[in-house]
Amino acid sequence: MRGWFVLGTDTGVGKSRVACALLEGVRRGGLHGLGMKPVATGFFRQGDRWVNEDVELLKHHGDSTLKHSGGRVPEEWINPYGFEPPIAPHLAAHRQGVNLSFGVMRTAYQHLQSETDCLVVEGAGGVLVPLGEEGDMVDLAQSFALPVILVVGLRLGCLNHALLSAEALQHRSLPWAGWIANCLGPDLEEEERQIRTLQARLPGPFLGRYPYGMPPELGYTALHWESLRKSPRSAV
Ligand SMILES: Nc1ncnc2c1ncn2[C@@H]1O[C@H](COP(=O)(O)OP(=O)(O)OP(=O)(O)O)[C@@H](O)[C@H]1O
Ligand SMILES: C[C@H](N)[C@H](N)CCCCCC(=O)O
Ligand SMILES: [Mg+2]
Repeated sequence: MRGWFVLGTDTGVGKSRVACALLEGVRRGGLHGLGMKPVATGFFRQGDRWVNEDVELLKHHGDSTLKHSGGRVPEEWINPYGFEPPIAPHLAAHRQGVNLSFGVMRTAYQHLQSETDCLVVEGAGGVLVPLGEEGDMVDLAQSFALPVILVVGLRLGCLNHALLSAEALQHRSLPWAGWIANCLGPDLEEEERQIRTLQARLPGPFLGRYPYGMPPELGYTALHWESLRKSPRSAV
C-alpha cells in the first residue's frame, strides 16, 4: 500500500494543488503515479461530458495509462462517486437517492493500487466531512490505510482549523505522514509566525511551505521529499 491520503483544514485550502504537486514529484522521481478522488461534487458540462475540476487536475498530473496493462485508467476507479451540485457529498448523494458505499470506493482504490507505484487520494472539504451512513472522510482515510497529509490553508482562522483537524485525526489513530502549509495569498500577515505556531503544536513532520501562485509542475520542489519518503509504507 503506497501513497498518501490528502486531507485539508477546509474546502478550498489547496488539497488539489498539493495532491497534483505530489504526483509531479512522484513521476519526476521515475515512479508511476495516479490520483484518486473517491467522491467529488461540482460537475459542469464540457461538450458532451460532465467534468469535475479536481478529477481533471488529478488525471492531468498523474500518469495517463495503467502501469501493468497499459490500458486507459477507468474513470470510475479514479472517481467512483461524482455529483453535479457543488455541495456536501452526502447531501448531493441523497438528492440522487444514492448511499455512498465505502466498499465501492475501496474496490476502486484497490484496483488503482495494483496498477501504480504511488496513489495520491484527495478527500473533499475538511477532515470530518460526513460521507453518509458508513462514516466520514477520516473513516474513509482509515479504511484505505494510507498515511495522511494534512494541508493547512494559510489564512486568518487556520490555526484553529489546523489544531482541530489534528485533534480529530489523533482520535482515530491514522497513519500520519505530516502537514503542509499552503499559502492562500501573496502577502500573508504573520505567515512565518503562523507556521512556527503550528510547528510547535502539530505532530511532525512539517512537509513544506507551498508558495502562493506556484503551479504543481514547480510546486513539488517546495515539498520535503526526504520526510515524504519516510512516510509509513512510502513508495518514493
Ligand atoms: N498556493 C496557491 N497559490 C495560488 N492559488 C492557490 C494556491 N492553493 C490553492 N489555490 C487556489 O485556491 C483554490 C482552492 O484550491 P484547491 O482547489 O486546491 O482547494 P481544495 O482544498 O482542493 O478544495 P476542495 O475541497 O474543493 O477539493 C483554487 O482556485 C486554487 O487554484
Ligand atoms: C464543492 C466543494 N468544492 C467541495 N468539493 C465539497 C465541500 C464539502 C464541504 C462540506 C462541509 O463541510 O460543509
Ligand atoms: Mg480539491
